[in-house]
Amino acid sequence: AEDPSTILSRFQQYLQINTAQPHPNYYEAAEFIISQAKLLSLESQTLEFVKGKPLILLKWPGNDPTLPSILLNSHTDVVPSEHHKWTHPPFSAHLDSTTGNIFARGSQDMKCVGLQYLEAIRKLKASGFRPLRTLYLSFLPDEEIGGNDGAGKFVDSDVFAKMNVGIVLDEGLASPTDNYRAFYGERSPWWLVVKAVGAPGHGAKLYDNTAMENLLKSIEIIRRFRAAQFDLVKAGQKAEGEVISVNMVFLKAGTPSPSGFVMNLQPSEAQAGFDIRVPPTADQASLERRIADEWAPASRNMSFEFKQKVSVNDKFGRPAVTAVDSSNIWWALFEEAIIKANARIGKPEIFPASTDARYFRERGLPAIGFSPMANTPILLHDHNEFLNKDEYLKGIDVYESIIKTYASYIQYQRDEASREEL
Ligand SMILES: CSCC[C@H](NC=O)C(=O)O
Ligand SMILES: [Zn+2]
Ligand SMILES: [Zn+2]
Repeated sequence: AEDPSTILSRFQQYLQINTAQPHPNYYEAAEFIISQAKLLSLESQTLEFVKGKPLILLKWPGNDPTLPSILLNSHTDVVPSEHHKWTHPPFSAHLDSTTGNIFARGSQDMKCVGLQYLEAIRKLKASGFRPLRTLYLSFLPDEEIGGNDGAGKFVDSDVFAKMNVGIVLDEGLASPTDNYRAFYGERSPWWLVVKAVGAPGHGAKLYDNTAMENLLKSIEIIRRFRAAQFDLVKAGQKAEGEVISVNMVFLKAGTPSPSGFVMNLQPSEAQAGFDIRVPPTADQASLERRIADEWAPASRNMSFEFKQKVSVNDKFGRPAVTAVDSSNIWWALFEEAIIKANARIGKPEIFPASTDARYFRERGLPAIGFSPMANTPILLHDHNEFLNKDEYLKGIDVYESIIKTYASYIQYQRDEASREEL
């Protein structure tokens, strides 16, 4: 078997490539992935649906190319970091010799997963394993800024159609406990801007219907809603992904002056921005009504605009979730593979934020969100993001088990037959 330090140094190499938004070095990442693929004799293809945003697609052909394939997805971009607030620079991939923690932006989200797929394949190849089903690995750009130019273009392409994908694996979240976490759906982002107008006037005057007062009324109502949703989580009645979250992310109002803002003028316009996340089972229409009638009523001189509004339903009008019961053989196989790897997963969850998995689920494809990181604090998008080396190495074994189980699965199941009729 290979020396773990060799495996870890490949992970570090990938982490050291600065693929931070808004100017990710995609080509360097692509070059690295393709060079790894060559060493593993995987077929590779670079797709550039949008100039400057390459997508790398790797293929390990199966013995039976007529069977639906398996897609192991990851994204190559990472979010920006405030470098000076990190203990070790975010692209150093520093390995702490005492704890074994590897510090880097992307160590959890999600360069770990992308390389673990490759490492698992390396081990499987070394053991002489031959897949029955074709395996694809996609390394997508653009995820952290919405995915329209990455996953969005990919799922609409002829290349994707020809891949005949049966199941997609994408990212999950770290777990602070012994159990891994798995995700069968995710909340839809609704990015809402609420705007108020009102009569301007002297800062000393008390009068009704100012823009500020109108906006503040909305903010109060939205805060009450937020608190009620949060209470359900705090009381343990609902999981984080099962409530509607609303967080105010900006406030914009006032009349600028050289020293800041004019202090004795009540402005005629005010705005607030909200990041709303809607669970797939939420009543979308009722939330839309609530926004129009209570949060931004025209009767209070309010209006609103969505900067982003992803439907909770798939293109067939059904909640965009993947079945996690006996109706979905891929879920059963996933559970089986986890057990075989001597690992455990908790109850499947709704991912609280967004991933590229939604593009696959929207098309009716099953997708499981999973990042094998147990006993790990959730640090994606945070300072000092890290992953422990032993967790990383353990995750490779887990993927080895999943890939083996998936790629060997032979029966032509009812769920596959019915999906093809759609
Ligand atoms: C709506 S696209 C934004 C995607 C982003 N994904 C991960 O953090 C998120 O904010 O959830
Ligand atoms: Zn991610
Ligand atoms: Zn992210």
